[in-house]
Order: sequence, then structure tokens, then C-alpha cells
Amino acid sequence: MEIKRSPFFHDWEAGLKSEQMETSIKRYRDAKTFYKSVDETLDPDTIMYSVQCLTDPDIVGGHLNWGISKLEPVTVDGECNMTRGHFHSNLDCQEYYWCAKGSGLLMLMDETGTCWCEAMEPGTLHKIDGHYAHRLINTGDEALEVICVWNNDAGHDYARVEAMPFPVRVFKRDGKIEWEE
Ligand SMILES: O=P(O)(O)OC[C@H]1O[C@H](O)[C@H](O)[C@@H](O)[C@@H]1O
Repeated sequence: MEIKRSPFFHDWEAGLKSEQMETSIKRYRDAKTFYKSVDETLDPDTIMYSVQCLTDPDIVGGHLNWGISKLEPVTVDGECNMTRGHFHSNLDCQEYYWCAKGSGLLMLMDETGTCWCEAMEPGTLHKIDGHYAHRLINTGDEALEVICVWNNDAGHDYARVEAMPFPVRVFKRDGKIEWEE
């Protein structure tokens, strides 16, 4: 019997390692519209978050993607750094998030616009119903790193959250977390 090495490796410090990995980086210039106000003190090149991802090239029901999202500990005029957030295009597709490092919030919103959060800290595991929009928010002083597993035919429906935005914003003022509804 031959014992082969897997082409994928998830290093605790360096993150995901694989020739098949894709990395996407969201800089402030591309994330400005997510926030309540524009922060003129923030360099447009500032890295807000990156996603290292293993995506199955065949869009086939049942195939899975694996990724790690890393949100930097940045605030935008006091508002905590967050992902764009989305519904899945295929509402039958769930997703798991597992917090590897840092602390933050998983913001969820159902199809009627009701919104709530789950607290994230290393080890917390979050099962996301396919009918809920989801957004990661870094409320800590270090990077928030979250491992994500989802169906590769889930898709991202950003238009739906633009039409019905998350109704709560999270801020960090003088080290205290506050939210505005
Ligand atoms: O696409 P965003 O809402 O900015 O979230 C960033 C990424 O977060 C996780 O890794 C998701 O599972 C990805 O599918 C998503 O693209």
C-alpha cells in the first residue's frame, strides 16, 4: 500500500498551503461602501480582509469548498472591520464557520431582516442556515481568523443584502463595543 501526502495542508501559523489555493484580498478602497462613514485617515491600500480558499472547479451539488477568512484589527471611523456579507444564491446550502484565532461576531440576518449575532472566540463553531445572510466582524485587537466550509454550488448573493442591508452596525469606542440599530 502506498501512503501519499495530501496536496492540502492547513498550517496553524501560516494558514492554508496548497498549489490549488486561491487568495483574494479586500483592501479599504474596495470596501468603503460597507461602512457608515468614509475614514479619510485610512490608506486606501489597507488590507481589510483576505480569504485563502480551496474551491472545487466543478460546480456540482455535494462538492465542498474550504477557506480561511482573516480580518485585520482595523476600524473605519470607529466601525469594526467586517466582511461584505451575503446570502447564498442557493438557499439550501448551509455553511460552517470555526473560529481559529481572535474574537468577534458572526452577524446573521433572516429573510425578513431580523438580525442577531453569535459571539466568536477560538474554538466556537457556527452552523449557518442557508436562509440566513452572514457577515464576520472583528471586535478584537488581533486578527480574526475563521475557517469556513460550504457547498461549492452555494454562490454569493450580494445584491440581496444591498437591497436589504444588515440593520445593525458595530463600533469600538475607547475599547468598548457598541452597536447602532
Ligand atoms: O464574500 P464576503 O461576504 O466578503 O465574505 C468573505 C468570505 O467569507 C467566507 O470565507 C465565505 O465562506 C466566503 O464564501 C466569502 O467569500
